[in-house]
Amino acid sequence: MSQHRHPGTPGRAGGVPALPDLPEATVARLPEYLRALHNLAETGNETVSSEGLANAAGVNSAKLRKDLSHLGSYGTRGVGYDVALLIEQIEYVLGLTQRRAVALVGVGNLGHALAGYDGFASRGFRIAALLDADPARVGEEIHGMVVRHVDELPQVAAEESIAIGVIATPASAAQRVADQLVAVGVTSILNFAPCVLSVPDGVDVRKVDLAIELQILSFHEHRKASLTGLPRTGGSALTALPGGLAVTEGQEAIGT
Ligand SMILES: NC(=O)c1ccc[n+]([C@@H]2O[C@H](COP(=O)([O-])OP(=O)(O)OC[C@H]3O[C@@H](n4cnc5c(N)ncnc54)[C@H](O)[C@@H]3O)[C@@H](O)[C@H]2O)c1
Repeated sequence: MSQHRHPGTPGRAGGVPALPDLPEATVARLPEYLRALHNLAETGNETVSSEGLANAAGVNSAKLRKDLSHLGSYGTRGVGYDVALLIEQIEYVLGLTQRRAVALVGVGNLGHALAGYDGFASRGFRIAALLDADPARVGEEIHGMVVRHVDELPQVAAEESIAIGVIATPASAAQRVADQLVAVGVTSILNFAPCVLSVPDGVDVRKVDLAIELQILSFHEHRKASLTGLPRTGGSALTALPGGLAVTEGQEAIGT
């Protein structure tokens, strides 16, 4: 799901204390723990066992304990983790103690949906600018924010200290938009366009592609059907295996 360049050893730029260099998989699970912890806090839980938190986050508890040990958080035997403290620690590590400004470029179908999503604010982000290249869209007001022309990106970046750029343009425009974001100093990009972006060192790109997620699920459906020999619901006929992937009954075509 991601196209990510890990930043390597963190520095102390801007007076920020050096953070531990966490495994990427741990970083990806921290937001899940955070979401589960917020739910636990809202329902009045002050402590949680590693099993309880692991269940709430949908991971196994050994993995959770290992992840949290990277943050120096081990919980207390017989008591578990202090929910409020763990929220504070994870928010600190994820850099969520400040609300980061997001510029959304491309305000079409997807952009409209993203611009109207309340969940960003409650999870530490502020949509600070909506930008589009289509003069017909410029000036449109969406949830109290006016769409500006993408050529105004330098002014927008200066006014709003944009931390993250979100690209929701067609793939054909995405590289140009990425270049414009990088040129104004944006070093984190979330790309919804179905293409690979080329960015300089020091710029992190994450890619979201629902079609890829569906294709992965399709693979698992296909594989389950190949193991049982029965067609599964919701699909048309299985195609013959291409050369080199031949399987006999009971064998797996592709390792997991
Ligand atoms: N990641 C996913 O799961 C997912 C899901 C749906 C769509 N998408 C992708 O998201 C993108 C947007 O999809 P959509 O349905 O909203 O398309 P859309 O055509 O409705 O919107 C695209 C918008 O980008 C604007 N645009 C074009 N060039 C631009 C540029 N250079 N600078 C700024 N704005 C520009 C257009 O004016 C338009 O408003 C597409 O690349 C699509 O494939 C991804």
